[in-house]
Amino acid sequence: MTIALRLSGLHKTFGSTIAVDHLDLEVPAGSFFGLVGPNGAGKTTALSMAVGLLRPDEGRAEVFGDDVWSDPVAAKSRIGVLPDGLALPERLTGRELLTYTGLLRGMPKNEVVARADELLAVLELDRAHSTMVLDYSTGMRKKIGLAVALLHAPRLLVLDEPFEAVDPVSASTIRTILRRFVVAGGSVVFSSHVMALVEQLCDRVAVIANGRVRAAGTLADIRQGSSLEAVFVDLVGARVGGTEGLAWLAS
Ligand SMILES: Nc1ncnc2c1ncn2[C@@H]1O[C@H](COP(=O)(O)OP(=O)(O)OP(=O)(O)O)[C@@H](O)[C@H]1O
Repeated sequence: MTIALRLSGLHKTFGSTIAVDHLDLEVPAGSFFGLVGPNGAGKTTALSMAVGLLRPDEGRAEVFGDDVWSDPVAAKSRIGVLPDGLALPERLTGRELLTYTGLLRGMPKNEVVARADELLAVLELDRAHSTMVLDYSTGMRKKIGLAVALLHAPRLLVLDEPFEAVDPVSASTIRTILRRFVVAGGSVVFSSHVMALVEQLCDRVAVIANGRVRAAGTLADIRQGSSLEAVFVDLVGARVGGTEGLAWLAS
């Protein structure tokens, strides 16, 4: 089995906080992989280290066998990344951003222009193509970020909460694009808090809590006939909340 993304012993601390705790994870090529976990579980930190945006304290991240840190050019040429809290060049228009990214990636200009036009149209950003990123809504930023990730036709997409703040019509378009990408042989890893979406899209899932993988495998194996949400709550631990405290709110 070819492994698209392999994380081995990834570890990261911020001061006294262990964000990612010797995490191991394998994403087989051709899989649609969902990463779920409570707030602060370490998903963003793990994904950032996986794609070469954040240096791990320990451990390795490999993309199709190429080490993201020791062989970044080979690894990064195969991945498309939608990071969390996307920092974009604010004073470029959507079209300029795609052109700039494509040329930096060494793509021929005519190819960049054709793909940029298509991506802007499919993601319904065509009216925003001449607007500076500075003036984009949160959802539009997510979509232009996704366009940047897709532009060079990577083999692996690593997407941090790609559906967050995206309207239902655009979300449906994005689901279709990602499904087509996987059917064509691509691999997708994405994090999400929406269990129904992960169940609908993914064939593999990992549940992360406290910086560690609590469960990973095929969706069917993880669910065991139950719902992903029930398994998640079981693994992560249901918290008592809402039933106690805040008495003043209901008075
Ligand atoms: N730059 C940073 N400096 C200090 N602490 C950080 C930093 N980035 C993350 N952390 C801490 O690391 C832990 C993991 O955070 P991370 O953002 O990876 O979680 P997450 O699973 O992506 O959470 P969410 O679902 O809320 O986005 C948290 O305790 C967080 O406060």
